Amino acid sequence: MGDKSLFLRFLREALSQRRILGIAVVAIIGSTLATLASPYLLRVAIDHYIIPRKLEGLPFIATLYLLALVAQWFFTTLQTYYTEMLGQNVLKSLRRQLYEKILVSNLDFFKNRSTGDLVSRIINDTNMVNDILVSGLLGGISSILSIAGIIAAMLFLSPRLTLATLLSVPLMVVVAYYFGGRMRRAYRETREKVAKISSIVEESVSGIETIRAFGKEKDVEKEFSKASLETVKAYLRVAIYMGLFWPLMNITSLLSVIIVIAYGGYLAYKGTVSIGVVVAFVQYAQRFRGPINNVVSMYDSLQSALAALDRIYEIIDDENVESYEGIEVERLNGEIKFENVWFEYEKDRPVLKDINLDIPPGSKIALVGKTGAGKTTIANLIMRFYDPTRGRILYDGIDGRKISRKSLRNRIGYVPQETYLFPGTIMENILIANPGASREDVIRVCKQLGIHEFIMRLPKGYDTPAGEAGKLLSLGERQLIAIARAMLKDPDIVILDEALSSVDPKTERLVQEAMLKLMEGRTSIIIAHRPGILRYVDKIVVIHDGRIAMEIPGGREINLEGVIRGLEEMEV
Ligand SMILES: Nc1ncnc2c1ncn2[C@@H]1O[C@H](COP(=O)(O)OP(=O)(O)OP(=O)(O)O)[C@@H](O)[C@H]1O
Repeated sequence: MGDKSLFLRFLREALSQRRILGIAVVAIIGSTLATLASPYLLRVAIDHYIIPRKLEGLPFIATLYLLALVAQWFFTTLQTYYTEMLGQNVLKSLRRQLYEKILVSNLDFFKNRSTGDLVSRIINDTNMVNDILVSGLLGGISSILSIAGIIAAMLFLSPRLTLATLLSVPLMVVVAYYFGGRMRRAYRETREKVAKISSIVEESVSGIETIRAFGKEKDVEKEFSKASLETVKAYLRVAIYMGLFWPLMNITSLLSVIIVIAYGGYLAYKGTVSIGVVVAFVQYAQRFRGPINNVVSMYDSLQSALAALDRIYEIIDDENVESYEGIEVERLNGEIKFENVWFEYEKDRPVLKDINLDIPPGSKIALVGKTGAGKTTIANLIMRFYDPTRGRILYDGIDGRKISRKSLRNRIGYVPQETYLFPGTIMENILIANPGASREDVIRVCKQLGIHEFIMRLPKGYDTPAGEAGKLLSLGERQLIAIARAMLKDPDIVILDEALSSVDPKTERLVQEAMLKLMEGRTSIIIAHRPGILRYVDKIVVIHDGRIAMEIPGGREINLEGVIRGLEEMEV
């Protein structure tokens, strides 16, 4: 998107907060006028009352001066508060849109995006937009108004002296642009360096086992020290530019005061301007500094804010979303039929090739095949995480594409290989499957599955925190939680992905028994990695290189490895 259309789109969003924006603008105008008033009042006090010795008017002028100060304080507070409110509202709305997008996006959306990148867009980019496009822009408007107001007031008092005073403004702009720009860039660099440190820490904590196993402690330490040192250097650069920048801005601003005193003094001596005007000019000249710096820095940061906005809209506009439209199914008989199903994750690289598979209601099939054969992909298609590239999948005779994804998934119990446990207790982790269920329901289901005793042996039983339990529980034990989750849904179809890595024999038995309980009376698709479960299925479907290589009646254990080896040899 071009910068202009990007900005206009953002402006439309910001303008929807009309009331808040209105108050902020009124506050900006009020504070600008109040700031302009005090030097003018000083001029009136000197020229009309102090020099002509009309002291009786002074209390009145002093009161007006005080009122101007109070108004300045009031409007500035109002401006700060409402600018922040506007900014926070815009921020909230952008963050909501981004987060909602993540929740409704399909799996293609996540394929090329890292968690860090998404987090950074939701946190940092939105913050940048708030700082620069909302606070910065309103601050910029306020500064432009101030500059225009000061020039108008000075022109009104003395056009000649105004021109002389403005002589130092170009110098101020150069200082603000050159040193201010460097200072801001150095600041940006500190933020990047700090982010680098935090990412190193994050990665080393998540990968601590790998680091230990490969004896990489020294290397990550070195990387950390390097990032740490670079952060120090970046901060020192900020200190240097800050040390140079503000004093230089002060000096250029004082330069205009010197011009006012010299030239204004001369004009006053000649009687062209009054003493009060010279004093007012001294004050006005000093008020240029802040606004000029603001406007210059605004221009400077706009580019990075627009880049942040671009990154935000890129996510909001991503078209890889899941639609939840379609027929709402209350219950399914559980018949699943694959008709000439082809599927590819990436164009022209089919992962499933012409799959035809009949799964009658209540039947149990096992999918077997070597790693990468396409078993999980079949499960993904049944869950409608993806739709077939060609062909169709029918549920009770209805094309899956016509059924609402949400209602379909509601009827499917999915037990993945690796169970994700959310922060919260074991109880809460099981309850997410069915928020309408009670504690008693969960306990009943766990008893049915034969895992109640196992949960009761955990430190706090059902109330053991999952964060703790996540580490405490083995892969197989976590799968038990997933089976309970699926069972609580009382689904019509279950998809079970057996844990790949070795599970201790006792847990394996528990898992298998729980799986069999969950499968009872339900259409079941098991991605089997061990022969044990094959005794309990009606049909074994061997997948090889994205195709159904053979279908074998179930009810017996077969030598899985032998079958796969046989297929490979046939290929050769
Ligand atoms: N999101 C994806 N994007 C691109 N290719 C993918 C994606 N997911 C899987 N694949 C590829 O699709 C093929 C089938 O993968 P799938 O996960 O279905 O195999 P699998 O039989 O379940 O293997 P495993 O037993 O190891 O889980 C593999 O070649 C895999 O690399």
